[in-house]
Formats: sequence, C-alpha cells, structure tokens
Amino acid sequence: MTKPKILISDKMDPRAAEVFRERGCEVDVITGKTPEELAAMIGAYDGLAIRSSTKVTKAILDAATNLKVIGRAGIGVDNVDIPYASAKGVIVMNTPFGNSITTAEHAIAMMFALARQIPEANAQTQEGLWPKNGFMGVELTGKTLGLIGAGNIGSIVADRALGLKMKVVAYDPFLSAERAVELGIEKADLDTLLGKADFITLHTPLTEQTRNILSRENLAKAKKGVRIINCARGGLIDEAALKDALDSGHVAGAALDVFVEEPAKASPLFGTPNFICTPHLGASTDEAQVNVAIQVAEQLSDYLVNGGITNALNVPSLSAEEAPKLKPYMALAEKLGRLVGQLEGDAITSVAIETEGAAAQLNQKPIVAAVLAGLMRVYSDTVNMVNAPFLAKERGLDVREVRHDREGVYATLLRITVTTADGSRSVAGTIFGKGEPRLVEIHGIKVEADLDGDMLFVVNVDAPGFIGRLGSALGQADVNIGTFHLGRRDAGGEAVLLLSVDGAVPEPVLWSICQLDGVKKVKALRF
Ligand SMILES: NC(=O)c1ccc[n+]([C@@H]2O[C@H](COP(=O)([O-])OP(=O)(O)OC[C@H]3O[C@@H](n4cnc5c(N)ncnc54)[C@H](O)[C@@H]3O)[C@@H](O)[C@H]2O)c1
Ligand SMILES: O=C(O)[C@H](O)COP(=O)(O)O
Repeated sequence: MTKPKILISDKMDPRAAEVFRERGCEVDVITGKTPEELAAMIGAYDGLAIRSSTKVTKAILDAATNLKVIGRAGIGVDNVDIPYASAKGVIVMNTPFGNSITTAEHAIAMMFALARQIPEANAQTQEGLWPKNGFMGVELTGKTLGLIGAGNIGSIVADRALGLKMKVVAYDPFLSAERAVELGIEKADLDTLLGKADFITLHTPLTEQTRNILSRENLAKAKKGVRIINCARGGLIDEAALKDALDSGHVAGAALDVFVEEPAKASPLFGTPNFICTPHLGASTDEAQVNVAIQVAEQLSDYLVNGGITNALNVPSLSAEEAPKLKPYMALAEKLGRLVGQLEGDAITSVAIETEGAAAQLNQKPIVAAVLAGLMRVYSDTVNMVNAPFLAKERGLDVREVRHDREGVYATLLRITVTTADGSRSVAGTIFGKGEPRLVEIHGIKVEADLDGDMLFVVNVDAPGFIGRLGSALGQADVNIGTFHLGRRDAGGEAVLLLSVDGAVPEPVLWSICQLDGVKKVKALRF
C-alpha cells in the first residue's frame, strides 16, 4: 500500500512530522510559499496540515486533486473555504481544545497589562524616565468582566476571572442557563453586558452574526471607562470606532491580539494611548503548539490510514474503533446506493435508509453518507461521503433515516427505498461471513448477488425458455456471463435477473435484449 502524503505548509512544532512518520505517512514540511507556489505543489498530497497562515482558497482546492483532508493545528478555520472543501469532498478538521488554556491565559495577561498599563510603563522605564506618577492602574478584584462568547476559551477565562474575584457576565446565545450556573457566571443579553462590564473580552468565532459585534453603536452603549480585550478574531470590533472611542476616553484601554487585516503592519490604532497589541500570539506557547501539532498529526493520519474521523467540521465523526466495524456497511451502503442510483437515475426525489438488527446499532451518519455517495455517483464522478450530503441537499433530495432494532430474516440488513414520480422501489443487502456486502433483495424480490464490476439487470415476465433466449443473445454478441442471479415475485409473474458480465454490454446488445418477448426493463450496471 502506498503511504499517504502529507504537506505541512505552516510553521508547526516538529512533533507533527514525527507523528505523521510514526503512523505510516510520508511528510514534507514546506512553509512560506505563495498561493501560486502552493497551488503548483498541492496536487501531490493526500493531507494538508496548516495553522492560520495558509489560506486554503477555491484556487488551492481546485489544484488539490488528491487532497482528502485538511487539518488545522489550532481552532479557527476562517482561513479555509469550508463550503468549497465540502463540495470537493475534502474533510476539514481542527484541534478544538489544544490551545484553549494558552489563549485564555493570553486574554487574562492582556487584561492585567491594560489594568496596569504594563507595556507603556515598561517602555518608559527602560527609556530611563522612571515614570512613577504616570501610571495609575485599576484593580481587577470586584470588577465586572463581560464575556462575549462563553465556549471553550470563554469558559476558561471565566474560571480564571472568578479566581481573581471578578464578577462575570456572559453574552452567548448558545449558553444554557444550567451551564451558566455551573460556570458561576451571569447570563445576560448584549445590552445588559455592555451596561455592566468594566472589562469586555471577546471569545466568539467571526461569523455574519459576530462581525462588528462591538460596532460604533455598541461601543457607545458600553460603560464609560471600559477596557476591551480581543484574543479571538479580527473583525469582531469596528477598529475605526475603537480608535475614536479610545481618543475620546469613552474606552479607557484596548488590547488586541487579532486584527481585521493580518499581518497588521499598519493600523490607525498603532500609537494610540492605552492601546496595546500582540501579533496573533494567543496560541503561541510551547505547550499549546506541541498539543495542536500532535493532535493534528494524529487526526490526519488516523483518517488517511484507518478511516477514523475526529473533530471534523464538515462530516460526522467516526472513531478509530468504529471505523473497522462500519467499513463493510459503508461498502454495502455505497453499492446499494449505486444500484438504486443507476436503476432510477435522476428521477429520485426522496430516499429512505433503513437499518435492521446489528446495522441499526451502528453510527448511522456514515452509512447515510455512503448511500448518498453511491446514489449520486450517477451525477458526478467526484462525489464522495464528504460532499454527498451537501450535494443531496443542493438537489433538494429528501433523505430519511429509520432504525429497526428488531432482527428480521437477516441478523443485519440495510434497505434503501427511493421514490420517483412512478412510485417507490427498494433494494436491500446484508453482510455475510467476514464482512462481505451482499445484495439480498431488489424491488421486493429475493435475489442474492455480489454487486461487482459490470452487471446486467433485466426485468421480465417469468416464462419458460426466457433464460435460454437471453443467454443466446449475449453469446451471439460475444458477452461472457460470469455469474447469474435470478428471482421472481411468483410463478409467471415479474422476475428479475442480475448477471455479472466480463465487460460493459454494448448499447446495440442492450437494445436487442429489450426486444426479447416479456422483457420490461434492461439496464447495464457498473460497480
Ligand atoms: N488569538 C488566538 O491565537 C486564538 C487562539 C485560539 C482560538 N482563537 C479564537 O478564539 C475564538 C473562540 O474559540 P473557542 O475555542 O472558545 O470557540 P468555541 O466554539 O468553543 O466558543 C465560541 C463561543 O462563541 C459563541 N457564539 C457564537 N456566536 C455568537 C454570537 N453571535 N454572540 C455571542 N456568542 C456567540 C458560541 O456559542 C460558543 O460558545 C475563535 O474565534 C477562535 O478562532 C484565537
Ligand atoms: O484559531 C487559533 O487556533 C488561533 O488563531 C491560533 O492561530 P495560529 O495557529 O496561527 O497561531
């Protein structure tokens, strides 16, 4: 088996490359490339490990013809075009916890630095000014910290702030009342927070809802003398409005680790009194960088080598223990999806995916994704488990999952029922022996077959001599039959034939079979 190839394109702790190699991947560390240079080389790689410097744009993804997974050694993935990666079938993972403590500590450090104006006091002292009377600070004890975003980092900041005897008020629409009680903080709306907070710290992702959450209007609503910290993402604060609020004294201090434009080489905020900043250093500690480097390498190699999916942002997770159990089911799901996709074409409006017995105990999401990937292969060669659910949604396909815990005739069964304008049709399969996927039913008729290679599907009226006539038609056309599977609803009723053949059946031969007495449908299939 060829080893998966990984590119590490941003500065990352060397443990990442070591872990990739230990886990059976080839790895190149090539940093500091321009987008054009990256686009020229990315085609050779199965996995891409990045931090925040590499911008994974549409152009990079278009050039990444072999890419299966992108791993972000860190949290924010706003440098990756996730919708486009999903459409291209590329998994995007991050390491959501590896640098949270470090970043929370940076926010607390910024809060102290603001409260005691440490950077400016340090600079003036080292200039020999000994400015003992110029730096009157404020205590943190008893002050109110307004937390915008109380997720992983926000809740660590809250914990540390409570330890400093501050009161914490949080605005986070997704924070439950129970979680707020558990954290020992007050849940509030944004206006209440703005009216109460002596310090405000931001810990949300940058989204359409959070962009400029500290707008000019909201800054005006904040308490006079507020101090503001942003170690989350540039764009959460209106930088021009912040500059004006610092100049007017409405905001007593601001500390930014992140900027709208990065690298921030120039900013109207630079040089403003009571403004301090760091160059996106939130995650920059030895501990955090080792954590995220190891985690990203473990996650990417786990996916490329074993099929395990952890911390993916665009597909359901799949643990390394689950992956081998699910593997035969995903193969079955893909084949059955492919069968109905080829039989019904683009007329399908809805699909029901039912599992029975052992199959019903498994994680259903990957099975559903594999069915959809198989089904939509008729529309596109590049469809896979990652982009199939998105493509299905785009096409308006109605997808339903049903689990039946009881066992039927089979200890484990997967049934797919699709609906078209002509009604509903189903196919079903099971897992035999050591994980072999097997078709067991088509259109309610029992037929056992391996779905493999080129096949021919025929629906006919059950009648004596039909099989002989079909065999002759194929023989005359020099089409060799490998296996032959037959089922019928009842004697003289509808019958189905599924044949494996050595090579694709040419169109004129399909047409001649269509002309045989009693034939209702003929379809060449490929698996
Ligand atoms: N400066 C750095 O180096 C650095 C390092 C790590 C993380 N970060 C950034 O910090 C931020 C927070 O990271 P995290 O790990 O805590 O993420 P998280 O997903 O755990 O938490 C984000 C929180 O924001 C909340 N939220 C979402 N929309 C909101 C809205 N409209 N208003 C208020 N709250 C909202 C969510 O409910 C969630 O609780 C991210 O932007 C991340 O990229 C920066
Ligand atoms: O989202 C993150 O994890 C931080 O912004 C850290 O980014 P970095 O890895 O580029 O330092």
